[in-house]
Amino acid sequence: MELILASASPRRRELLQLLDRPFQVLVTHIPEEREFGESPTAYVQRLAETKAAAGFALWQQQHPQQAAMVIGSDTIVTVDETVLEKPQDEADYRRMMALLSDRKHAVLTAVAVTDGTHQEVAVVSASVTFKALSEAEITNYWLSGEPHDKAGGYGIQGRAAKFVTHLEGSYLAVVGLPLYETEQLLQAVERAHAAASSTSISKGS
Ligand SMILES: Cc1cn([C@H]2C[C@H](O)[C@@H](COP(=O)(O)OP(=O)(O)OP(=O)(O)O)O2)c(=O)[nH]c1=O
Repeated sequence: MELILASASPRRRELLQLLDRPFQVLVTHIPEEREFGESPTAYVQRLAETKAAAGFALWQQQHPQQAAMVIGSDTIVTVDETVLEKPQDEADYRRMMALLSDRKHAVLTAVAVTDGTHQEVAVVSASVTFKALSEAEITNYWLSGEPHDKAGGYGIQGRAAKFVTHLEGSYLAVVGLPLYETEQLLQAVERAHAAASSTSISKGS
Protein backbone atom coordinates (compact mmCIF):
# COMPACT_ATOMS: atom_id res chain seq x y z
CA MET A 1 0.00 0.00 0.00
CA GLU A 2 1.35 3.44 -0.95
CA LEU A 3 1.90 6.03 1.76
CA ILE A 4 0.90 9.62 0.95
CA LEU A 5 1.53 12.74 2.99
CA ALA A 6 -1.18 15.29 2.13
CA SER A 7 0.78 18.34 3.19
CA ALA A 8 2.66 21.35 1.87
CA SER A 9 4.67 21.63 5.08
CA PRO A 10 8.42 21.06 4.68
CA ARG A 11 8.63 20.25 8.42
CA ARG A 12 6.10 17.43 8.12
CA ARG A 13 7.97 16.02 5.13
CA GLU A 14 11.29 16.02 6.97
CA LEU A 15 9.80 14.47 10.09
CA LEU A 16 7.92 11.75 8.21
CA GLN A 17 11.20 10.65 6.59
CA LEU A 18 12.30 9.55 10.06
CA LEU A 19 9.70 6.73 10.07
CA ASP A 20 11.67 5.01 7.26
CA ARG A 21 8.54 4.40 5.24
CA PRO A 22 8.74 5.49 1.59
CA PHE A 23 6.06 8.09 0.82
CA GLN A 24 4.85 10.58 -1.75
CA VAL A 25 3.59 14.09 -1.12
CA LEU A 26 0.29 15.48 -2.41
CA VAL A 27 -0.80 19.04 -1.79
CA THR A 28 -4.45 19.93 -1.31
CA HIS A 29 -5.91 23.26 -0.28
CA ILE A 30 -8.38 23.16 2.57
CA PRO A 31 -9.96 26.37 3.87
CA GLU A 32 -9.08 26.78 7.55
CA GLU A 33 -12.08 28.32 9.25
CA ARG A 34 -13.30 27.50 12.73
CA GLU A 35 -17.03 26.96 13.02
CA PHE A 36 -19.03 28.90 15.57
CA GLY A 37 -18.82 27.14 18.94
CA GLU A 38 -16.29 24.56 17.70
CA SER A 39 -13.69 23.74 20.38
CA PRO A 40 -9.98 24.04 19.46
CA THR A 41 -9.60 20.24 19.74
CA ALA A 42 -12.63 19.52 17.54
CA TYR A 43 -11.40 22.13 15.04
CA VAL A 44 -7.85 20.82 14.68
CA GLN A 45 -9.15 17.24 14.44
CA ARG A 46 -11.64 18.18 11.74
CA LEU A 47 -8.95 19.94 9.69
CA ALA A 48 -6.60 16.94 9.87
CA GLU A 49 -9.43 14.58 8.85
CA THR A 50 -10.46 16.89 6.00
CA LYS A 51 -6.87 17.13 4.73
CA ALA A 52 -6.48 13.32 4.83
CA ALA A 53 -9.82 12.78 3.04
CA ALA A 54 -9.01 15.42 0.38
CA GLY A 55 -5.58 13.84 -0.13
CA PHE A 56 -7.17 10.42 -0.52
CA ALA A 57 -9.71 11.74 -3.05
CA LEU A 58 -6.89 13.31 -5.09
CA TRP A 59 -4.84 10.09 -4.93
CA GLN A 60 -7.83 8.07 -6.11
CA GLN A 61 -8.42 10.42 -9.03
CA GLN A 62 -4.83 9.96 -10.14
CA HIS A 63 -4.50 6.23 -9.31
CA PRO A 64 -8.00 4.67 -9.24
CA GLN A 65 -6.77 1.11 -8.76
CA GLN A 66 -4.01 1.62 -6.22
CA ALA A 67 -4.52 1.31 -2.45
CA ALA A 68 -3.02 4.05 -0.31
CA MET A 69 -2.88 5.35 3.24
CA VAL A 70 -3.03 9.14 3.41
CA ILE A 71 -1.82 11.30 6.30
CA GLY A 72 -3.36 14.72 6.96
CA SER A 73 -2.29 16.95 9.81
CA ASP A 74 -2.98 20.34 11.32
CA THR A 75 -1.32 22.41 14.04
CA ILE A 76 -2.84 25.27 16.03
CA VAL A 77 -1.74 27.34 18.99
CA THR A 78 -4.32 28.17 21.65
CA VAL A 79 -4.26 30.81 24.35
CA ASP A 80 -7.34 30.44 26.53
CA GLU A 81 -10.03 29.93 23.85
CA THR A 82 -8.23 32.01 21.21
CA VAL A 83 -6.89 29.96 18.31
CA LEU A 84 -3.77 31.22 16.56
CA GLU A 85 -2.99 29.98 13.07
CA LYS A 86 -0.45 31.42 10.64
CA PRO A 87 -0.07 35.21 10.91
CA GLN A 88 -1.63 37.07 7.98
CA ASP A 89 0.84 39.95 8.19
CA GLU A 90 3.22 41.67 10.59
CA ALA A 91 0.42 43.26 12.62
CA ASP A 92 -1.22 39.88 13.07
CA TYR A 93 2.15 38.41 14.11
CA ARG A 94 2.60 41.19 16.69
CA ARG A 95 -0.87 40.50 18.07
CA MET A 96 0.15 36.85 18.49
CA MET A 97 3.45 37.66 20.21
CA ALA A 98 1.63 39.97 22.65
CA LEU A 99 -0.63 37.03 23.54
CA LEU A 100 2.25 34.55 23.88
CA SER A 101 4.77 36.73 25.76
CA ASP A 102 5.48 35.86 29.39
CA ARG A 103 2.96 33.03 29.69
CA LYS A 104 1.97 29.49 28.90
CA HIS A 105 0.07 28.42 25.78
CA ALA A 106 -0.99 25.12 24.27
CA VAL A 107 -0.08 23.68 20.89
CA LEU A 108 -2.36 21.04 19.39
CA THR A 109 -1.49 18.89 16.41
CA ALA A 110 -4.02 16.48 14.96
CA VAL A 111 -2.92 13.63 12.72
CA ALA A 112 -5.44 11.67 10.65
CA VAL A 113 -4.74 8.59 8.56
CA THR A 114 -7.19 7.08 6.08
CA ASP A 115 -7.14 4.33 3.49
CA GLY A 116 -10.52 5.50 2.16
CA THR A 117 -12.45 3.06 4.35
CA HIS A 118 -10.77 3.08 7.76
CA GLN A 119 -9.77 6.23 9.51
CA GLU A 120 -7.70 6.85 12.64
CA VAL A 121 -7.07 10.19 14.26
CA ALA A 122 -5.15 11.50 17.26
CA VAL A 123 -4.81 14.95 18.78
CA VAL A 124 -1.44 15.44 20.47
CA SER A 125 -0.61 18.44 22.62
CA ALA A 126 2.13 20.35 24.32
CA SER A 127 2.20 23.19 26.78
CA VAL A 128 4.83 25.82 25.96
CA THR A 129 5.91 28.77 28.12
CA PHE A 130 7.53 31.86 26.59
CA LYS A 131 9.74 34.36 28.41
CA ALA A 132 8.69 38.03 28.42
CA LEU A 133 9.50 39.24 24.90
CA SER A 134 10.95 42.70 24.27
CA GLU A 135 9.90 44.85 21.30
CA ALA A 136 13.36 44.31 19.80
CA GLU A 137 13.08 40.53 20.08
CA ILE A 138 9.64 40.58 18.46
CA THR A 139 10.83 42.82 15.61
CA ASN A 140 14.04 40.86 14.99
CA TYR A 141 12.19 37.57 14.98
CA TRP A 142 9.77 38.88 12.35
CA LEU A 143 12.72 40.02 10.24
CA SER A 144 14.22 36.50 10.42
CA GLY A 145 11.44 35.36 8.05
CA GLU A 146 10.50 32.39 10.24
CA PRO A 147 7.07 33.42 11.57
CA HIS A 148 4.94 33.79 8.43
CA ASP A 149 4.22 30.12 7.65
CA LYS A 150 3.91 28.81 11.21
CA ALA A 151 0.98 28.46 13.57
CA GLY A 152 1.22 31.05 16.36
CA GLY A 153 3.87 32.88 14.34
CA TYR A 154 6.85 30.95 15.65
CA GLY A 155 8.99 27.88 15.07
CA ILE A 156 10.28 26.13 18.17
CA GLN A 157 12.79 24.30 15.99
CA GLY A 158 14.21 27.64 14.83
CA ARG A 159 15.11 30.97 16.36
CA ALA A 160 12.05 30.99 18.64
CA ALA A 161 13.73 28.23 20.67
CA LYS A 162 15.41 30.97 22.69
CA PHE A 163 12.00 32.26 23.83
CA VAL A 164 10.94 28.95 25.37
CA THR A 165 11.43 28.61 29.11
CA HIS A 166 9.42 25.41 29.55
CA LEU A 167 7.81 22.67 27.52
CA GLU A 168 5.56 19.85 28.67
CA GLY A 169 4.21 17.19 26.35
CA SER A 170 5.12 16.38 22.77
CA TYR A 171 7.90 18.49 21.22
CA LEU A 172 7.08 17.05 17.79
CA ALA A 173 3.43 18.11 18.16
CA VAL A 174 4.79 21.67 18.29
CA VAL A 175 6.94 21.20 15.19
CA GLY A 176 3.94 19.73 13.34
CA LEU A 177 4.07 15.92 13.21
CA PRO A 178 4.27 13.77 16.37
CA LEU A 179 6.01 10.64 15.14
CA TYR A 180 5.18 8.12 17.86
CA GLU A 181 1.44 8.73 17.41
CA THR A 182 1.72 8.87 13.60
CA GLU A 183 3.41 5.46 13.52
CA GLN A 184 0.68 4.01 15.80
CA LEU A 185 -2.06 5.39 13.53
CA LEU A 186 -0.37 3.97 10.42
CA GLN A 187 -0.10 0.54 12.04
CA ALA A 188 -3.78 0.63 13.09
CA VAL A 189 -4.94 1.49 9.56
CA GLU A 190 -2.64 -1.18 8.11
CA ARG A 191 -4.17 -3.78 10.45
CA ALA A 192 -7.73 -2.71 9.54
CA HIS A 193 -6.86 -2.75 5.84
CA ALA A 194 -5.32 -6.23 6.08
CA ALA A 195 -8.32 -7.57 8.04
CA ALA A 196 -10.78 -6.13 5.48
CA SER A 197 -8.77 -7.55 2.57
CA SER A 198 -8.67 -11.05 4.11
CA THR A 199 -12.46 -10.90 4.80
CA SER A 200 -13.21 -9.92 1.21
CA ILE A 201 -10.88 -12.67 -0.10
CA SER A 202 -12.59 -15.33 2.06
CA LYS A 203 -16.00 -14.11 0.84
CA GLY A 204 -14.68 -14.58 -2.67
CA SER A 205 -15.25 -10.97 -3.66
C1 LIG B 1 4.13 26.20 16.63
C2 LIG B 1 4.91 25.74 15.43
C3 LIG B 1 4.30 25.51 14.20
N1 LIG B 1 5.03 25.10 13.13
C4 LIG B 1 4.41 24.87 11.81
C5 LIG B 1 3.93 23.44 11.56
C6 LIG B 1 2.95 23.62 10.40
O1 LIG B 1 3.69 23.51 9.16
C7 LIG B 1 2.47 25.06 10.57
C8 LIG B 1 1.00 25.08 10.95
O2 LIG B 1 0.23 25.15 9.81
P1 LIG B 1 -0.74 24.00 9.31
O3 LIG B 1 -1.94 24.69 8.74
O4 LIG B 1 -0.94 22.97 10.38
O5 LIG B 1 0.09 23.27 8.17
P2 LIG B 1 0.70 23.83 6.81
O6 LIG B 1 -0.26 24.78 6.13
O7 LIG B 1 2.11 24.32 7.08
O8 LIG B 1 0.82 22.50 5.95
P3 LIG B 1 -0.38 21.51 5.45
O9 LIG B 1 -1.70 22.05 5.92
O10 LIG B 1 -0.27 21.50 3.96
O11 LIG B 1 0.00 20.19 6.09
O12 LIG B 1 3.24 25.64 11.63
C9 LIG B 1 6.40 24.90 13.23
O13 LIG B 1 7.06 24.53 12.25
N2 LIG B 1 7.01 25.10 14.45
C10 LIG B 1 6.36 25.52 15.56
O14 LIG B 1 6.97 25.68 16.63
